[in-house]
Amino acid sequence: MASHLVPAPVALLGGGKLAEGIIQGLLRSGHVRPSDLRVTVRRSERGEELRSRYGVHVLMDNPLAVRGAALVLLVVRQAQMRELMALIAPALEAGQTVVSLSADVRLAQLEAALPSSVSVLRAMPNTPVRVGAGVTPLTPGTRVTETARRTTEALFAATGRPLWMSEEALTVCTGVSGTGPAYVFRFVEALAQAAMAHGVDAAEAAALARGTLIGAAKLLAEPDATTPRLIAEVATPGGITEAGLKTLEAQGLARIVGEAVSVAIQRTRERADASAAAYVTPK
Ligand SMILES: NC(=O)C1=CN([C@@H]2O[C@H](COP(=O)(O)OP(=O)(O)OC[C@H]3O[C@@H](n4cnc5c(N)ncnc54)[C@H](OP(=O)(O)O)[C@@H]3O)[C@@H](O)[C@H]2O)C=CC1
Ligand SMILES: O=C(O)[C@@H]1CCC=N1
Repeated sequence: MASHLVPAPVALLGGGKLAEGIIQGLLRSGHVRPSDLRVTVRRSERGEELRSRYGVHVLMDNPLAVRGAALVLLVVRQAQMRELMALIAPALEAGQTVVSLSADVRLAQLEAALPSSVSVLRAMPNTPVRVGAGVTPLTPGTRVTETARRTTEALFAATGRPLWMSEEALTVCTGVSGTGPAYVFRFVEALAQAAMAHGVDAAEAAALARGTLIGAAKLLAEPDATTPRLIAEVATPGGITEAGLKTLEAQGLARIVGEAVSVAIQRTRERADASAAAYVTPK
């Protein structure tokens, strides 16, 4: 076990869906032991679920959870972030690292709400972190130490691929890779619905669509895979796939995907603006 790669203990504040995925990804990586992880919840039944599934430390006390933590991850929703930061701010020790996974609270608000002696970063993982295949854009705050960078990168390297970028680029990624798994799963549903429309029964349609996505993803994961080559392997010139692809393009596939991504980015910005406005202290 190479536990030196990821710092310990890691405190995940907010044991919801994303936090559970990260716990699963970290444990399957072999770089983290259950005893290295502290998770906070606000409902004891949820705590019992996480404890029995993963053997992690579960707490209901956020300030206690951050004490001595090598890395603190904020994994609550936007509406809960301000209260959570106010709770932990007095408990944070100089030199600690806090990484916000919130899609819609900006660094400016995070740094204003947390002590200046801690390193603050943002991360935007996606759900494949659960199987070690996440892509996670990372953005450092204005007062981040080299150690904080390294430990944050190590954590997200254990669950897939970390990528450093600007905060503006991270916002764009929220609408591309953060949301992206849902778009892909919706495409699988549409493929199954199309099969059913042609008389395939529901179970077979689901198996065909799902199997096609999983198989295609494995081809894409091969070294040196490129999408033009993979498409050319399927589409015989003048043949059947080509006819289907032409229809996808004629019906505006690229435009539809582009619009979904633009709307998601816009929604991210609007929510971040609303959050920033709520953080302004009245004079
Ligand atoms: N899901 C995703 O794919 C992604 C999510 N994100 C971001 O991650 C964050 C969490 O999202 P997600 O996991 O989907 O949401 P969830 O609602 O599943 O998780 C949030 C969890 O935090 C718990 N919680 C709230 N307040 C506290 C508190 N004070 N102390 C301890 N626990 C608390 C909630 O408890 P309760 O169960 O009682 O409500 C809930 O379980 C969001 O900010 C989102 O923007 C970012 C990238 C991808
Ligand atoms: O849908 C959401 O708001 C979050 C952010 C990216 C993925 N899930």
